[in-house]
Amino acid sequence: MPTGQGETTTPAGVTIVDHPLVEHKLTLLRSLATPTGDFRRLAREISLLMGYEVLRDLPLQPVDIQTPMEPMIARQVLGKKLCFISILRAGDGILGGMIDLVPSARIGHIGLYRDPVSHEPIEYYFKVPEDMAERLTIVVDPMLATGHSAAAAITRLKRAGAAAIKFVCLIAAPEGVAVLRTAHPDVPIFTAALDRELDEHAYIRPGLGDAGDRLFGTK
Ligand SMILES: O=P(O)(O)OC[C@H]1O[C@H](OP(=O)(O)OP(=O)(O)O)[C@H](O)[C@@H]1O
Ligand SMILES: O=c1cc[nH]c(=O)[nH]1
Ligand SMILES: [Mg+2]
Repeated sequence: MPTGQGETTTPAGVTIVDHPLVEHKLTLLRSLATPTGDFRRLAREISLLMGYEVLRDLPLQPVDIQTPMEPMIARQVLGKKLCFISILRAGDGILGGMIDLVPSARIGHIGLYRDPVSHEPIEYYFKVPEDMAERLTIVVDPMLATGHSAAAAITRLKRAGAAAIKFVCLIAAPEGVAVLRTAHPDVPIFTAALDRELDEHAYIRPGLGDAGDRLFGTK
């Protein structure tokens, strides 16, 4: 039985978040037997678990607080310095878990769909916060297949001023990793799995199928 694992060594710039809970939930997510409601819940739960790793180096600011015992200078995250960008539609499936972690983060959306023949991304929406240059930007999309959607989204974000960017997905294909790393070598990739390959329709194998359709029950 194939495991679906592609390369045995992790490419530079890629972090595979391989916590047992992430792998377990990803197994359920991949399964054809998992219905829409469970798929949506699992995607959100995995993104929350991944967020813990992705946000590990989040800067902390000192804050004066009073405990029941005495005053102290503690440290807290300044959420408004963080911006999550969801690549619509499927990005919204892993946005919720991230927002649960940092509710005060700013949020932007980039609408992209893959042309069914050329597989090239077509943009239909773009709305991000102002002052992107001042924010750590986390771009989320469950699938990194050819890598063209992620690369186009990040090019667009850089044009809007974003400088410190990370990309988070659930499943990446080696082809997508190579394209994104070549286009944007400064952008680290976080994924729950690096799968074997793309098929002739540019779908990830073994993958999980069409993430958007499974999240929203559109097929
Ligand atoms: O790496 P790529 O080859 O560009 O493919 C990945 C893209 O494909 C999917 O979106 P899709 O085009 O299906 O749009 P949807 O989210 O609206 O379903 C996925 O969510 C990515 O955005
Ligand atoms: O396998 C794939 C590839 C692109 N988009 C998806 O939703 N799934
Ligand atoms: Mg889709």
